[in-house]
Amino acid sequence: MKVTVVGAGAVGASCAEYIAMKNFAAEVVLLDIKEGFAEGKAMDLMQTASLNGFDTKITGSTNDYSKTAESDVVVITSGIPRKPGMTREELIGINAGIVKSVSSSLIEHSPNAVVIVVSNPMDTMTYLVHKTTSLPKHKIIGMGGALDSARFKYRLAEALEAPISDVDGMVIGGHSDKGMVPLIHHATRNSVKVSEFLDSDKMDYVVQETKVGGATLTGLLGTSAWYAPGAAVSGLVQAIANDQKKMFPCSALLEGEYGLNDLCIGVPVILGKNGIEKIVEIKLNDTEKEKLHESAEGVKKTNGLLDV
Ligand SMILES: NC(=O)c1ccc[n+]([C@@H]2O[C@H](COP(=O)([O-])OP(=O)(O)OC[C@H]3O[C@@H](n4cnc5c(N)ncnc54)[C@H](O)[C@@H]3O)[C@@H](O)[C@H]2O)c1
Ligand SMILES: O=C(O)C[C@H](O)C(=O)O
Repeated sequence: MKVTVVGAGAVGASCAEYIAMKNFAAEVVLLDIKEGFAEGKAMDLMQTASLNGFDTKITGSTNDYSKTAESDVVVITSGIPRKPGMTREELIGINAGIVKSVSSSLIEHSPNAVVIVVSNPMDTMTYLVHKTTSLPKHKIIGMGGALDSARFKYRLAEALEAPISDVDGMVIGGHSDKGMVPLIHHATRNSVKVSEFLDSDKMDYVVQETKVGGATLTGLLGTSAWYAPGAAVSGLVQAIANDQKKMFPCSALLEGEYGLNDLCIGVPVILGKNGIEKIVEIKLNDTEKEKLHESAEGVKKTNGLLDV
């Protein structure tokens, strides 16, 4: 299994590190436009191999896509992150051009790869890859929901005063401060609905803190987060590499599922060796349906800013 990660910045390097630490890939290529940067990150990471006990070979490349040839999975993290006070949508002007050119170069050298899009605004960047490449729809996946769900579980565990391994929950919808739909009424502690333990104020608090999870970290760090994003991407890559058929909420092109069309938005999917093996349609209540559709309107508005 060969994985390429474009963008050797905070998220790209964290992603490469988690993939290596999980020891399931033979090779990870980090590529960046900044001269020597990816080579430096790759060398630094390789010098952790004997310390951390992995055999994955990590190499770096300054914009030479021939080094990425025949990758099985490619991850796009290239682009600018937001600063405190910004929305992800404000990044579209710069990131759309980067994602368009990077995805085309990647596919030229790895025509059979599964593409995972991370750059923001992620749902719109995922849609852009659908619109500007000829890859089949099951091979283009946006990463957002896996991260948002991890943040949801973090907030649930905090509110429940429970260990995180006790809780389960999922966030669907757009990967944006307003668009996320944490499925609080489906969330559980050891199979028991969390509504049995939390009053409605506490549940509202968990939902709100989950939705602004990225903005909260951006305020604290001065730039956006990277550890949990990198770990979330590595989970998706592993599910594909090991054909795990695991369910994650991912941004997928919808063609009628959930009553939505012609956009990419977070919904539960099964990930395996072919990428998206299946889009899972779960039963939503009327409020959840309404929230998902509102979220879709927001994503479509941002998609409307694309020149495609
Ligand atoms: N989807 C998510 O859940 C999620 C989570 C975290 C971050 N992000 C997004 O990921 C992106 C990267 O964030 P970061 O914190 O790693 O930023 P960063 O600035 O640390 O790294 C971005 C890297 O991309 C490189 N780059 C820029 N243009 C390039 C090009 N044309 N080709 C190759 N490399 C190029 C830069 O040189 C830089 O090293 C941002 O858009 C951010 O908003 C998304
Ligand atoms: O918050 C951001 O801008 C980055 C990313 O989308 C995140 O959720 O951490």
